[in-house]
Order: sequence, then C-alpha cells, then structure tokens
Amino acid sequence: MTELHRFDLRARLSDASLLREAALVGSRWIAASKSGLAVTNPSTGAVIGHVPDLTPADAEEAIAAAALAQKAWAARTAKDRGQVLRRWYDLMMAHQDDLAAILTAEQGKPLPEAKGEIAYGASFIDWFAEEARRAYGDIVPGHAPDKRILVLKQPIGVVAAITPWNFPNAMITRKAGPAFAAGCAMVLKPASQTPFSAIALAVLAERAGLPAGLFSVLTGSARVLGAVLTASPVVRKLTFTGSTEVGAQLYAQCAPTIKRLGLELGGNAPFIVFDDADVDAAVEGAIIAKFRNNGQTCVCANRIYVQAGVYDVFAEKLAARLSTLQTGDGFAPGVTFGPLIDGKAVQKVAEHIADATAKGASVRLGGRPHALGGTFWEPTVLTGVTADMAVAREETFGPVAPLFRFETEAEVVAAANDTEFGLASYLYTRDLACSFRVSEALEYGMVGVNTGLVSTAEAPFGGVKSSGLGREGSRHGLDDFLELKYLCLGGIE
Ligand SMILES: NC(=O)C1=CN([C@@H]2O[C@H](COP(=O)(O)OP(=O)(O)OC[C@H]3O[C@@H](n4cnc5c(N)ncnc54)[C@H](OP(=O)(O)O)[C@@H]3O)[C@@H](O)[C@H]2O)C=CC1
Ligand SMILES: O=C(O)CCCC(=O)O
Repeated sequence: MTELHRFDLRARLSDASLLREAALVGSRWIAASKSGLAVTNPSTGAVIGHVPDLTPADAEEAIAAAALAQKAWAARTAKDRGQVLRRWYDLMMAHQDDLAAILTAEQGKPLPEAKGEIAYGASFIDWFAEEARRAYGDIVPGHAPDKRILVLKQPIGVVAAITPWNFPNAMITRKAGPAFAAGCAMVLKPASQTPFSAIALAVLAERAGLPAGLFSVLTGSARVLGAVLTASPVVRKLTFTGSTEVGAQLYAQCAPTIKRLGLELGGNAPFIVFDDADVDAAVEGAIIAKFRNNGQTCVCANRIYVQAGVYDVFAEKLAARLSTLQTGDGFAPGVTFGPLIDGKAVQKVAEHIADATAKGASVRLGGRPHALGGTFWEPTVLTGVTADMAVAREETFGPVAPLFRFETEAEVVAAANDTEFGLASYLYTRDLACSFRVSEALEYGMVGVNTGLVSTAEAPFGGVKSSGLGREGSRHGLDDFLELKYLCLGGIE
C-alpha cells in the first residue's frame, strides 16, 4: 500500500495521541513494527495504521499483570473505583469527536452515528461508576438458633474480553464498566478490523488513573490469543460478543477451566406490525431497528412481519422513506448509511437477496450494490418473503428489510419463535392487551413495544437460546462480574 492509499486520520484529530499504533500489555506499550497488522478504512480501503501481531507470551504477560493489579484494585473502596471510572467517562466525553473520528475511519459508520456510539459507550462507564457502590450482599435469618448467614459479593478476578467490529467502543465499555466497578481486571482482544477505538480507550483509561496492568489491549491473531485467554486458569471469566459460531467454540475452550461465561451472540429479530399499529411510527421504528449501523447489529430486525391489513401501505411508506436517505463515506455530511464492513458481508447480503428472489420475493427498493462500489450496498426492501427463504433463518447483517405477510396473532407468534435465536424482538400495536400477550409469548431476552431501540445502560441486554448467556448493563450487569460467598456464622447464642 503506497502513501497515496493511506488515510491521514491524525490530521482530523484534535488530540492525535489518541491514535496509537501500539498494543497495551500490562503496563507496557508495544509499538507496531513495519510488519504489523494493517487496519483499513472500509469506505475507501485505505490504510489507517498498523497494530502489533502479539504472541502467546505477550498474552501470558498481560494475564499475569492483570492478576497482580486486580488484588490491589479490589481492595480499594467501591467509591474510589467509581471515581476513577467517572474520570474515564469524563475523558471519553471530552474526546467524543476524536473517538468518533477514529471509529468512523476504521468501522465506516457515519460520523454522527459514531458520536452517538461514543456517548452510548461512555454511558456504561458512567452507570457502573455509580453501581460500583451498590454490590450489596444479604444477611439471611439462620437455619438454627445459634447460626447467622451472610452473603458477600466479591469480584470474579481476571476477566478476558473478546469484542466485535460493529460497535468498536460500546461493546468494550459495556464489559469493562461492570468489570472494573466490581473490582476485576480485564484483558481485552478487540476485533482486528477495529482495534484503534479500543486502544484509544486504553490511552484514556491510563489518563483517568486506572492502575497499570488492570487493563490490557491485545492485538493479533484471534485464534492464537483466544487460545491463551481461554486456557488460562488465572482467567476466571470470558465475556464475548460476536457470532454464535465463535461463541460456541470459545464456550468449549473454556470448559476445562470451568470459567464463568458472558456470551452476546447472533440474533434473528422479528419485528411485528399489527393492523392497529401507528404505521408511520412503525416505519420509523423499522428504520432504526433494521438499518442502524447499516443493518450490522445483533439486535437488528431480521424478519419484518406485517399484518395483511397494513402490509401494502407499510411496504410503500418504508421504501419511500428509505429512498430519501443517503449512502456514502461516513465522513461525508448528510450520510445515513455507511459501507458494509468487508467483502464477506457483501457476499452474504447478495446471497440472501438472490435466494429470496429465486424463491418468489420481489425487490421493492434497492437490491443491488451501490453505485459508489466497494462494500456499499443500496438499502433494500423485499416483499412477498416466506419462511423457506434464507433471510427467515439466518442473520443477514446488512441493509435488507424482508417483509413477511401474516394474518393472525397466533400465526405470527409461532413464526417469530421458530428460530434457534432469542435476542431482541419488536412489536407495534395500539392494543395494550395484545402488547402484553405477545411480549410474554415471544421467546426473546428483549422486547421493544412500539419502539425500534431497546439498548440503554439502565436495562439488561442479552438473549436466550443460541443468542447467549448473561446480561450486560443494568444492576444485573454488575452481578455478572461478581461471585457470591456465603459465610455461616455459628456460636451466636
Ligand atoms: N452478536 C454480534 O454483535 C455480532 C455478530 N456477528 C455475526 O457474526 C458474523 C461474522 O462476523 P465476524 O466479525 O466474523 O464475527 P466473529 O465472531 O468471528 O468475531 C468477533 C470477535 O471474535 C474474535 N474471534 C474470531 N475467531 C476467534 C477465535 N477462534 N478465537 C477467539 N476469538 C475469535 C474476532 O477476532 P478477529 O476480528 O481478530 O477475527 C472478534 O474479536 C456476522 O456476519 C454476524 O452475523 C458479528 C459481529 C458482532
Ligand atoms: O450488535 C451488537 O453486538 C450489540 C448491539 C448494540 C446495542 O444495541 O447495544
């Protein structure tokens, strides 16, 4: 790659030191060599910079440093830990524009959406800075006259985190916030496509006063580093966000050392629009639920079920509204949809559309690569979609809205639940009884009723079935990084 194909991100930053071509191993920054791993801008293919290709020995060093730092960190008061987190949050917000520019450069999402992700990501640090002080235990009436039962909550210890490219900031903070609040240490392996957002977070964590060794950011082969993190008996928990396939593999790798697991995996979210819904609100909700991050989120609506009475009007309004929104480079003003992350993602989108149309679906909007070329794809609406098509079973992870027609509540609930996944689901109706009945019947960890966005630091994010284990965010998110210890006190006469 010549200098002509380099993307000068530093020139866009107010604080260029946030773009660091190095990984953090314990307290040691390891700079990328010339043979380091290149990170590219998905909008242009241009190289942004390089990160080091670390070895298993580096990963072992990070784990050892984490174990050492964790003990002292856990011994500090929760208030003290919360204050460090609060300083980290303040720094993230003070550098929101720079963090967003780094994120857009390596991930592709439009700059305003990237700024939104930084605020969303920072909100987990803010939330858990406060929750640190609320890791309450219990005093339980004893089971014998001379006995008392105390239940303490203590940090799990060293945690390994593996995170994806679709939310390069927020998927880290949603794990690091509760881990550090609880008194744990974290060794992070971010996605290879988006390491600079993770590294910038580590730079700010140092400035906030997070102790040396408590937070490492490893770059390099996921397979090699992942093997060390999962095999280590010192690592007591693995928290992962990514594909179900890799999640299942990591689950198996963690079995010999019996680790706690937090898994945020794939989804196949149903988005149900009943005849009595506010159709305009449902269209706006669908645009958020389906097209946020250009369709590349695990909570993205994957199957849009519309009742027969409003099917045609919904399809028409959705296509009309989408055709007013612009696709392009995330740094260009006025852009709503960026590129897809890579060629593999484009191939999956193309295959899903080809499969659906071969089986009888019609393209109402888009359906082809965008004229900009590269990995840009036109926002697509498919009508006449049926259960035998690949879009009904697999997560598309792209800007394709397949519209299924349904007649009855029972039929749509059965169709919505007919999947191995169970992460997010959505429904639009004005009928309160229907909204309760359907919410209760949906086999999902999250239900959005008359809203297309359920994610927030205050709520427990997570899924059932093949969508994963555990919850992130909310007070429950802190518990996922704590162990219960029961003390039986005898001789109390
Ligand atoms: N639930 C979600 O939020 C996400 C779901 N997905 C789904 O997964 C599909 C594939 O996306 P992809 O990025 O490949 O997702 P992956 O699950 O492959 O990647 C997620 C993270 O896991 C790491 N990883 C990959 N393989 C291993 C391994 N053997 N051991 C340890 N870590 C590993 C990756 O590292 P590296 O980047 O270095 O390979 C990355 O950090 C998407 O199309 C989408 O359907 C993808 C991302 C997020
Ligand atoms: O796609 C993901 O991995 C997480 C979804 C982002 C969110 O809504 O928190």
